[in-house]
Amino acid sequence: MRIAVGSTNPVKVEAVERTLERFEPNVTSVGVDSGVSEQPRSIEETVTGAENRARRALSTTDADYGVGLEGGVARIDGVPGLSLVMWAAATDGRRLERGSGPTLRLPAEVADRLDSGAELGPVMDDLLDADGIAESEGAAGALTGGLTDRTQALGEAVACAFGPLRSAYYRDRSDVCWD
Ligand SMILES: O=P(O)(O)OP(=O)(O)OP(=O)(O)OC[C@H]1O[C@@H](n2cnc3c(O)ncnc32)[C@H](O)[C@@H]1O
Ligand SMILES: [Mg+2]
Repeated sequence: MRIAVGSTNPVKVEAVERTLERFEPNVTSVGVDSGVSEQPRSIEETVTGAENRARRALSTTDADYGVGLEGGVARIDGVPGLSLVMWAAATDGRRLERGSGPTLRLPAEVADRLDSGAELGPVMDDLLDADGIAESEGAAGALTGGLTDRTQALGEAVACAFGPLRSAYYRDRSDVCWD
């Protein structure tokens, strides 16, 4: 099984490799334009970024599947301030499915900087005096004391988007999401 991931961030590539390990995939990393802002600021924009990455990754390679992952921030009903969200899309060129990873409330100090126009990755690096946290444990790791991390969190989104393309549930059913 050949899978193209629409990103060169090693955390995203690893999330796909680990989650889909049972398929022994051959995973290619391809830098594509997400078609949305560097820092998506709504669920809708985050999902669109994931969809664009998945479609573009597939169309620029000869892989069997394209997977796109996008991180964003959004206001969630009932949760104060801003939250970190992450969405995945997966396509086989006919169907496209979407699924998300966990949601994490961001501290006010982080949310304030994002509201001023900053990107989450650099903000986390600055506050934690780190370098490239978005390519390692991520905010998900730093803010949970390591109970999860960005690879694991993105992996759940991959499972929720890619899984439906393989699930027996959808075989011979008409309520699938055609691209
Ligand atoms: O190369 P790409 O694929 O773009 O990888 P990225 O790390 O920039 O990831 P996204 O574009 O999907 O994420 C949008 C922004 O949110 C940041 N971000 C998302 N999740 C994060 C996390 O867990 N920790 C730190 N920054 C995160 C990320 O660094 C970007 O600034
Ligand atoms: Mg990015």
